[in-house]
Amino acid sequence: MSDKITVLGSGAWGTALASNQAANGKSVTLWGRDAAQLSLMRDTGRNDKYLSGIQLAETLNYEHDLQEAVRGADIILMVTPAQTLAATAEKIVPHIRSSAVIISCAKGIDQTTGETMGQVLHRIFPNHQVATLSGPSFAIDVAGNLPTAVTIAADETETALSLCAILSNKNLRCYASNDQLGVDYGGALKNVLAIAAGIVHGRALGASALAALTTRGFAELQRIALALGAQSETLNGLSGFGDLVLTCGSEKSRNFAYGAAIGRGSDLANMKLAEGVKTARIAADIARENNIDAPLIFAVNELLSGSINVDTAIAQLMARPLKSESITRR
Ligand SMILES: NC(=O)C1=CN([C@@H]2O[C@H](COP(=O)(O)OP(=O)(O)OC[C@H]3O[C@@H](n4cnc5c(N)ncnc54)[C@H](OP(=O)(O)O)[C@@H]3O)[C@@H](O)[C@H]2O)C=CC1
Ligand SMILES: O=C(CO)COP(=O)(O)O
Repeated sequence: MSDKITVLGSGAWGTALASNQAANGKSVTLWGRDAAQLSLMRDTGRNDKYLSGIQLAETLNYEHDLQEAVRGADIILMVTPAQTLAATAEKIVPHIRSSAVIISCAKGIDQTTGETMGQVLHRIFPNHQVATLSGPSFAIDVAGNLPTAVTIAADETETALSLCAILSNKNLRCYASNDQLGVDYGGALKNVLAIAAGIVHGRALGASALAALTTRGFAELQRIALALGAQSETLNGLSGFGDLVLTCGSEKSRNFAYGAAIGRGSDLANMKLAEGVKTARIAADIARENNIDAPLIFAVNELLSGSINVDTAIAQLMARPLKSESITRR
């Protein structure tokens, strides 16, 4: 596998990944849909719209023409929001090399089809190797050259291992997995629980409540993902437990910040991207259809749809019938 990398999406995460790879010697092209923003990034070496105060790798290349950006790329990182990933992927199909490997770095579930990001890529690129990169990784940390670890999952462990060998560096340690479904569901579902954690924080319910919610949220994440075919080991790893701990504990998470704004009763206009808002409804539907007990996810969904308020949600959650702590039992 060769290592000419193209990153599609010049928001926080796409820029961070592109800069990380370029800073570690890779030939990287970053594509964004906004020509003016891209040209500003080229001129200043910064992306202040999404990564304020960060100086990007000097060797990073910027390209606004999508066809040009993917031509000759060995590895294509898809880093636009989850609901736009399929449309972006479809546009590049005729222009990519037959050997190109496509990696989803988005965390969500396609609202139109109910597919994970990996399933979207498998459908659109049936003749290509596809993978998912996910785990505890705030863009601002990665762009600021702080270390973290993520999982890269593909159907074949060998593919995942090869990608880990290419993309790992002194600040990014990649672990291989053959459970792409589990990695996708871990990354998507933790966002809904991060909103719940943010609500707890914003409503000043205390550190004990936050720990209890994160733990019981993890039980719900596992119940849903296991029912959909994920492996337990995956969910206990970086893209399940790891990312849940990160995003349920820091206002640097946009999902957590979104929840905190709800908890405080603040205006939600002009909030940054919070993928969990869209995932909440899909996750609640999946849980209901599969007869899975997911009270926190149901509560977040009802709060977001405006059918209950925070006080009612808390009261209802605390008044539920007592039960076994078991994860698998409904
Ligand atoms: N930020 C983080 O720390 C991490 C994010 N992720 C995931 O990465 C994905 C992207 O997030 P992130 O980069 O943070 O989001 P941002 O909101 O920071 O950036 C989104 C980027 O996507 C662009 N975009 C939006 N819609 C489209 C479209 N229809 N076609 C092409 N480009 C589009 C935006 O362009 P424009 O500026 O023109 O609107 C912007 O450049 C999400 O799924 C997120 O969960 C994963 C790990 C870490
Ligand atoms: O997924 C992330 C870190 O791993 C980023 O979380 P937010 O999208 O909530 O900011």
